[in-house]
Amino acid sequence: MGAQTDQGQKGGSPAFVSALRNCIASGCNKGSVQPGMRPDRKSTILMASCTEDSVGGPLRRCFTHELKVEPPDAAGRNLMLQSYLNCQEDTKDHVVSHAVSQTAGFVPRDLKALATIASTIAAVESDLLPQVDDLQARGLNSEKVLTISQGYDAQLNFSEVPTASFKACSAACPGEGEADDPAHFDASNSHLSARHPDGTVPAPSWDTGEGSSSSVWRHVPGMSCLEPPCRHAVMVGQGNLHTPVPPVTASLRRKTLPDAVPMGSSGHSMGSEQEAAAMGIAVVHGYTEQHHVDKALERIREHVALEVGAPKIPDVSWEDVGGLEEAKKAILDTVELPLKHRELFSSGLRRRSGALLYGPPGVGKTLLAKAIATECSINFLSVKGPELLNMYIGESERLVRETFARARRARPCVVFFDELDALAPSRGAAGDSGGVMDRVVSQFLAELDGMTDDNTDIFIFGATNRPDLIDPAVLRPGRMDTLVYVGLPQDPGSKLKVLQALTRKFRLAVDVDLSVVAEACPARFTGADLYALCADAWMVAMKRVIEEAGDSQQRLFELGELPDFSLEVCQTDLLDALSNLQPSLSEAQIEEYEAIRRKHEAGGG
Ligand SMILES: Nc1ncnc2c1ncn2[C@@H]1O[C@H](COP(=O)(O)OP(=O)(O)OP(=O)(O)O)[C@@H](O)[C@H]1O
Repeated sequence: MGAQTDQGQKGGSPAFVSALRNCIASGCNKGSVQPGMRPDRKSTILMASCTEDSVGGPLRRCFTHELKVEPPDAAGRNLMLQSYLNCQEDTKDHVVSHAVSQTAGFVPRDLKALATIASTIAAVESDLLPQVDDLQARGLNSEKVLTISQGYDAQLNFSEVPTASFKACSAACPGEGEADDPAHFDASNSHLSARHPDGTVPAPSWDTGEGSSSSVWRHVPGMSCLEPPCRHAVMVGQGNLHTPVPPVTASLRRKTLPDAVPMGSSGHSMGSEQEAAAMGIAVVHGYTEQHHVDKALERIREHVALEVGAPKIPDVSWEDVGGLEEAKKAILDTVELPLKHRELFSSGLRRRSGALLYGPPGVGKTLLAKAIATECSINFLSVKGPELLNMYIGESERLVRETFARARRARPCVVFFDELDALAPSRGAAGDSGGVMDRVVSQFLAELDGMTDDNTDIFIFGATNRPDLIDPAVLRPGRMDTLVYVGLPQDPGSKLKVLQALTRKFRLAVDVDLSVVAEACPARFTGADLYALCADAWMVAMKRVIEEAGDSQQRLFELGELPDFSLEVCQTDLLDALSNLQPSLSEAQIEEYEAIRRKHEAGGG
């Protein structure tokens, strides 16, 4: 309502904001009486906003206190997941701590969704969802079936119920003909998927809040099944009936199962299993294990990453990085030691917060940073320096602050600033009007200092081809004081290691000798050139197979259909590809990078 108008957002016209301010001021003033307010009471006005900066200054000044509600840290997530995840007692701690380590940056709603999906996967995998016949045989009324996992998000559960069982259930719902039920379900999918008659899939709603439950009904037409007088429920993943049910469940239950309330004698408690059975409610126990959490995370991560910009743990391992042993060791010392020996680093010593990787383009700097995040199982937040630069005054500084705030929410975390020279150039030399870049660099330095002071599990890595352009203050002790040179794989031995890493997932013919290929490569080849060589060789192999098949489309089709068919790359494919490749760097460029390296190693950076 009171958005900043200078950021081009909707709402917040000056007249509207001014009227709102007046209302707030008079509502807070002692003695004034607003319609609908009692004269003897002072009122408290609360305002909620997703981002503090989006509320304009005039409106913001009306409020005396600001309370920032951050996503939960590891301890908070642990508490929540302990209550949300439905595990066997003996494995619970292990599953919860695994889930905690994987959910940095998740807000409680995401954690709830995670628990719901995981427990539903558990129930579905263990084949616990009863079929209608089965329910009837057990004397349970199967006319209408409601699946709830901990009561949080009925829609998610619906998307998990096996088609067969749901089809049977919905067929059994009287009065739910084609006209009444605009959703139809894709029987070809092993999971249920709701679709509108025009074939579009309804937008997923992850919101499980009190107010949003009605929107869940709207989004999933099949949910008409839940409307009163539905009173028979199958509880999926509800291992413990004595678990207190959160308020949203109570409201959900009131909305959907009016006849079934009260279900327990003690407020929100669901009562005993026998009590549920007496009411015709079947209870399905689906205990969540670690692999259920992993599967649920896989599904939810993409959505969460889009929503909150949460960093991810990348899928790059040490084996994917060929050679670069020294750089690997320097980086491991920066990250692994403080993570493994927190006690030593908490004794007052300011630890190093990060390192600057420098060297020619395409030599594996980004790859190294990703591998360290995977290897230490920490989150990875990658930002390209120029991405943070914005033409609006103050916007770049805000983006820098926001990046570090995101990193704090996602700790333990590696923040990787690619092309750092664009974000933190030497101050006083930028030549920009009003020293805009200088302010950005100062903000960046302030945030870097904040990281080391906090002693938090955040590691800042920068990468650049031109360390000489970076403001020297960034490289001072306590900031990015470790400079790691990442160079070309110059000798055939290093090239061989890179080739081995790059062809790790290839199917190589028996005649392939990578050391011969490495010997034949020009000395100026970078890691990226070797990557291009492998990709080209694969293409050559592909063309060869197509040529060998001649006009026989049928043969190609058969090959593609073979379950274990994967293209075999031969030595000639590699050598053919090599003959068409030129190094991406010239002699002069390499000499330039070497000169920069010598200057830094001599301490003259
Ligand atoms: N040592 C290496 N081992 C395996 N692959 C490598 C290696 N070095 C580079 N590559 C390949 O080259 C690609 C590009 O590498 P990367 O993006 O890490 O280079 P960079 O040094 O960060 O480049 P830039 O400075 O242009 O950002 C990688 O995706 C990888 O496939």
